[in-house]
Parts: sequence; C-alpha cells; structure tokens
Amino acid sequence: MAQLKLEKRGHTALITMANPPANTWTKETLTQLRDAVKSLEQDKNIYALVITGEGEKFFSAGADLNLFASGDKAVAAQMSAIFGEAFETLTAFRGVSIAAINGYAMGGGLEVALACDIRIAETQAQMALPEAKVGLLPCAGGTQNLAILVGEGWAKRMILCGERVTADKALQIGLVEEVVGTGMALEAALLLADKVAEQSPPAVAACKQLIQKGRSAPVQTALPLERELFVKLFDTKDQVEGVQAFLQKRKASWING
Ligand SMILES: C/C=C/C(=O)SCCNC(=O)CCNC(=O)[C@H](O)C(C)(C)COP(=O)(O)OP(=O)(O)OC[C@H]1O[C@@H](n2cnc3c(N)ncnc32)[C@H](O)[C@@H]1OP(=O)(O)O
Repeated sequence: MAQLKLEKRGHTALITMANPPANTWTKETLTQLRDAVKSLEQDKNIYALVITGEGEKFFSAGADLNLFASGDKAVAAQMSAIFGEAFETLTAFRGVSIAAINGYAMGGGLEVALACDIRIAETQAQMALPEAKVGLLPCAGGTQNLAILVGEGWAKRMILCGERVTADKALQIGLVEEVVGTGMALEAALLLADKVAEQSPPAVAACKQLIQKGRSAPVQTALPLERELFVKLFDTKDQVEGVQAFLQKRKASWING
C-alpha cells in the first residue's frame, strides 16, 4: 500500500493518504481505501478508524485532475464508480470514522472527510468543494453529505460559488466538530478514538446504523427500529458486561459480540 498507509494502534486503525504532492485520489488510491476499510470491517479488534494526510500542507486536494484533462468519459465513469464504492464503504464502516484534517481538504479530499462520522481540523486547514470551477461536480457524495451537515445554504455557497472555508468558519457552520492547533489533528483524533474504545462496540455499531437510518427513513420507521435494535443488543455478551461493569464499579472489558 504505497499511496495509502494502514497501521493499527490498539483498537484504532490509522489510514494515511500518502500520494504526493497533494495526496490526490486515483483509481489505485481509491481501490486501496475501499480494500483497507473492507479488511478493517472484518477485524473485530478495531473499533475506530482515523484518516489523515501525509505531510504538513495537504489532507487531500481531491481527485488527480490529470485524469480528467483529456475529457475521456470512460475515465469519468470509472472514477465516479470507484469514488462511490470507496466512500460508501467508509460510511458503512461499523466502527467510528474520524477525519484528522491536517491541511487543504478540497473536492474529493473534503468528500472523504464528509464520508466519515466526525471531522477534526487544524487551524490552518482550508476546505472547499471547488469542482465546478474546473467544469466538474462533486461526485463522491459531496452534494448530499455537505448539505446534510451544514444545510443547503452553506452547501450552495461552497458548491455553487466555490467558496473556500477556513477551519474556524467550518466549525461555525457545522462542517467540522473541533478545531485544534497546527500539527494536533491526528493526536486529537486518536484521543477521541480511545473514547470510542470505552463504548460497547455492538452498541456503537447499532447507534451509528440508527443515526444514518434517520437520513432517509421517516421517524415513524426509525423509532420502532431503535426499539428493535435496543432489544437485539441483549443478544450480545457486551450488553451484560457493560451493565455489570458499571454496577461493580470497574472498567468494562469488551469482546465486540
Ligand atoms: C469527485 C471528486 C472530484 C475532485 O476532487 S476534482 C479536484 C478538486 N480539487 C481541486 O480543484 C483542488 C486543486 N488544487 C488547488 O486548488 C491548489 O492546489 C490548492 C489551493 C489546494 C493549494 O494551492 P497551492 O498552495 O498554490 O499549491 P499548488 O502548487 O497548487 O499544489 C502543489 C502541487 O500539487 C498539485 N495539485 C494540487 N491539487 C491537485 C489535483 N487535484 N490534481 C493534481 N495535482 C494537484 C499542483 O499541481 C502542484 O503540483 P506541482 O508542484 O507539480 O506544480
């Protein structure tokens, strides 16, 4: 995995986009991301994943624009399909995904962060979906996921007007949940991932499923599902472990099952 590095630290997986100079997405890096997340899905010991960019300047500048220079429609179809596969696999990850935005997050670089559950940005980071400026559109979930997070107004400013936002503005509009100092995003993300590991993994997976369900299902459908998944948690050993650990005033020891 040359352009996408994967390492495991306890219950957390760290994915580093490492495709210099701007950590751009290509068919290869997107395939590597998809395959990495699929492999993590199978690893019951991993409860969270953190994604960041190598170097100090770029989280990711999005798709490698060299790929679209010739106007080849077959490349467009292939790239949009693999973008969808990779980022939807990431969104569906049963654990918690955290983007540690250490620099520019542009186009598909911001869209990978939008596909995550939580975003932490360094103070100097800048974010945009500038595809229309180069005759393209955000095809990796951006038109939907950005509007869900920040509302239609800011999504339209960013997508239709090409407005680039600073980390502080991103915090203000709800695009990121935390802003930290330069060089601190990874550490902050790993600390948050440690908090995830204190929660019951099956409970986290069920809660994530329910929150995501709420995007498309009416509340009359989502509320019965919430009750159903609550009862289903009682099939897991971690449910009894969690409650007993509280009553016995000790730390729970999860088995993810
Ligand atoms: C579905 C998804 C679609 C998409 O994602 S479409 C792509 C959307 N992304 C963009 O439009 C961002 C393009 N990049 C930029 O606008 C700028 O970069 C920045 C504002 C982020 C930073 O500007 P500055 O500080 O001046 O750096 P620099 O010299 O432009 O970039 C350093 C090197 O990185 C290359 N690079 C940057 N972004 C891309 C890219 N998206 N595709 C291919 N190369 C890119 C440059 O060309 C250059 O390279 P060299 O040093 O050889 O001149």
